[in-house]
Order: sequence, then C-alpha cells, then structure tokens
Amino acid sequence: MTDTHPIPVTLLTGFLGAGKTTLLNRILQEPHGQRIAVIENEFGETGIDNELLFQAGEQIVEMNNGCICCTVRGDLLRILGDLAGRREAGEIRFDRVVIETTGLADPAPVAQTFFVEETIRDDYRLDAILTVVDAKHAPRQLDEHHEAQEQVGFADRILLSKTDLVDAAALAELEARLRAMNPRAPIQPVHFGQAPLRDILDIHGFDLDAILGIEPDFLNDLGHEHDDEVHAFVYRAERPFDAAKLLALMDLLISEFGVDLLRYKGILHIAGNPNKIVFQGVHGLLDESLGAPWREDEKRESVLVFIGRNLPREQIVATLKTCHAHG
Ligand SMILES: Nc1nc2c(ncn2[C@@H]2O[C@H](COP(=O)(O)OP(=O)(O)OP(=O)(O)O)[C@@H](O)[C@H]2O)c(=O)[nH]1
Repeated sequence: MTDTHPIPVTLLTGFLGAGKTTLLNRILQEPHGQRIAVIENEFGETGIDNELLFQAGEQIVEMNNGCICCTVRGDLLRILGDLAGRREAGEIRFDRVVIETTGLADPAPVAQTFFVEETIRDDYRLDAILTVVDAKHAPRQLDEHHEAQEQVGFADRILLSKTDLVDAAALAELEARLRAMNPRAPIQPVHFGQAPLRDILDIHGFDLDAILGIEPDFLNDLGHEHDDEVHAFVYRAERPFDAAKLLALMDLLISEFGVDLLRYKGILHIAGNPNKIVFQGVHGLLDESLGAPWREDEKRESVLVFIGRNLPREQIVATLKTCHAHG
C-alpha cells in the first residue's frame, strides 16, 4: 500500500460509556488492511481502555496521560510529531490515526491543533469528528452535562449506539433533538460498534469545499421541547455579500462569541467574485479559501451554518442582513 499524505486523522468523541472503545475495537478488527495508529487519552494514571483495546499486528497504541484538552499543546503535538518522524524514517508504518478522547474532553483544542500548528498541518489532515451518542442515556446526559451537548455540536457525524435498548418513539425523539442541535451531522446507528467503515473513515468533514450537508427544510421541523444550550441555525441569501462588511462581521462574531461558536461553515456568494468562497471554523479559528466558480445554471446562494452555545440568533441574522452589497 502506498503511504497516504497527509495522514488522515479521525477524532472520536462521545460521553462517558457511550461506546467509543467498542467502536474503536471494531475498527481495528475489521479486515480493511489498513494500519491504524491509535492515540488513546484517559483521565488518571492507569489507562484501562488500553487493556480493553484489541491490538493487532502492526497497530500502535500510544498512551497519553491527563486530559487531552489540557495537555493538547504538549502531549498531542509531541506524539503526533514523533509518529510522523518515525514513519518518515521508515521505522513504523501506518495509514491513518484515530484519536479517542476521554468522555469528558472538549474536542475543540484537539481539532484546533490541526488548524494552527504548521508542522502538524504538513503531515496530517483532520478528517472528521465522530461523536458516539448513547441512545439510552443521551437524553439525560444532554440535560445534565454541557460537555455532552458540545460533543454533539462539534460532530461531523453522529454515531448512535445502544439503539437496541430503546423503543422507536424514544429513538425518533432523540434523533430530532440531535438534528436540532447539529443539522450538519448525519446520524448513523452503530450496534456494538458495527457500522460500514465508509461511514466512519474518510468523511472529509473538514474539507472546505465539502457540501454543507444540511437538509433544506431542516429549520421547519426543529423540535423546541428541549431547552438545549447548543443549537444550530442556517442563514441563506441570494443577494451577494459585500466582502469587507462580512469579514468585519465575522471578526466581531469571533471576538464576541468565539468560545460559544462550536462549529461554523459557509459557502458564500460575494459581490464581484465569480467563485464561491468557502470558510469554516472551530471557535475562534477560521479557515477560508476560494472555491469552485459558480456554474451558469446554479443558484448563487450563500449558505452559512452556525452551531453554538446560546448564540443570539436574531442579532446575528440581523447583522448578516446588513452585510449584503447594495444594488
Ligand atoms: N446494549 C448495547 N451496549 C453497548 C453498545 N455499544 C457499546 N455498548 C456497551 O456499553 C458499555 C460502554 O462501552 P465503551 O465502548 O466502553 O464506552 P466508552 O465510550 O469507550 O466509555 P468511556 O471510555 O468510559 O468513556 C460497554 O459495556 C459496551 O459493551 C450497543 O450498541 N448496545
């Protein structure tokens, strides 16, 4: 197999006991012929999960003590750098990396590492954040723990475990709630970690030119029974944006609401620009680039998706409306 470059990285998150290790074991045991380096992160001194992990042939398990969101700049960088160096030197071979975060970790610092650290950006490509949600216990966890809500907000894909333990009505209610919190992320059931690998690896959740996986009418069926802190909204407009005004607004939004903006993504129709402009971010870190040209037969519509904690939606929408070009 030829070496992949940059190395794809999957970030696996989910609340305590959601089924992350079960899923990881399944990924490792699958006869896909790929070598996967696993970075395991646990609270405390003893990494029990390491014992539970099935270790096959050339797979590598790296341990990382302490909470990943606190030690990310140190341990994670060191481990990723070390792995890439040893791979380059031909000492070890692996095709991809999976990072399993502890059930209470905030995945943002891990994701941001791949945006900001030059050396890491050269060697690695963050493929997606996968969030395992426990169908049985999630309703209560979402009510009681903001970490559980945030993990849903960050997800590129939501993997629903333990659907065998709930009835269809409870499942439908949970799915509606998750969709309201994060309409970007498709929801996929995983029974004891079983899901097609194509639904888990190489999702390209962070690609700037990836389509915004939002159902056009999702806003119509948002449930409001739950007063979740984390929720999403979409802004669509056919009138072109004034680039300078929009940039100024994004700067303002980021400085004012950066901590509460979990994920945002947009495809923009900018006045005078024949190309789409695509951007996305995690908290305060924004990445933007020139997308493909608008096609002749295509509706030139900007679509922006914001997922965050208690975002002042009306205020943001009202300000966005002032950022369009005149005439
Ligand atoms: N009934 C049922 N149980 C499941 C399913 N998936 C996982 N489990 C069980 O849930 C428990 C927790 O699973 P783990 O994979 O250890 O969860 P985790 O997210 O790694 O847990 P932490 O590392 O503690 O955060 C185990 O007993 C699993 O066997 C499922 O689809 N259905």
